[in-house]
Amino acid sequence: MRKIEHIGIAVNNLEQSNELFRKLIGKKHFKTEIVEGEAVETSFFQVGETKVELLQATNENSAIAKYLTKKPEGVHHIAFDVEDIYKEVARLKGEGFEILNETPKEGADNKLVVFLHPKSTNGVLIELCQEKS
Ligand SMILES: CC[C@@H](C(=O)O)C(=O)SCCNC(=O)CCNC(=O)[C@H](O)C(C)(C)COP(=O)(O)OP(=O)(O)OC[C@H]1O[C@@H](n2cnc3c(N)ncnc32)[C@H](O)[C@@H]1OP(=O)(O)O
Ligand SMILES: [Co+2]
Repeated sequence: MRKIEHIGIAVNNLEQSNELFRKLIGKKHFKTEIVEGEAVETSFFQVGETKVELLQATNENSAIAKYLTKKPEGVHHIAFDVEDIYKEVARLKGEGFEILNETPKEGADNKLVVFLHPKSTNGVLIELCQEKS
């Protein structure tokens, strides 16, 4: 793993949170994107070499919607940048981590992504991200 690619934050209202994080970080988000497969609308703020990803559910089947029925808004996952996602999944599987999707799926911001179950990672949902070529 090379760096923290982003920190994902579950929010109820993307517009309001965009404004809040604009004031906090001191600059505007650089993009918004809907990821249909995850039923989320995201926005990204660049902070040095990493990013803050705000996530609002687009329907009630979204993992974000389900999460927010049980927990308050806040940090939802940590995403690591990896060079070769297939190799990293094989390595982590060998180490005994529970992989939620062994086949990488389409993420936001031109990435392939894989998730690890929080039950196998001290209660923190982990995302692996590889830049698509
Ligand atoms: C924008 C695209 C992409 C990107 O490019 O960056 C994204 O970031 S998408 C982000 C949203 N998508 C996902 O989170 C996909 C992966 N998540 C899942 O598959 C599920 O959410 C889950 C982690 C498997 C949980 O689903 P489920 O088992 O159906 O939900 P429960 O509510 O029953 O939870 C079971 C258990 O897990 C705990 N939990 C759930 N979410 C989290 C979390 N984010 N962090 C820590 N713990 C989490 C939940 O509290 C339950 O625990 P117990 O109550 O102790 O059983
Ligand atoms: Co993410």
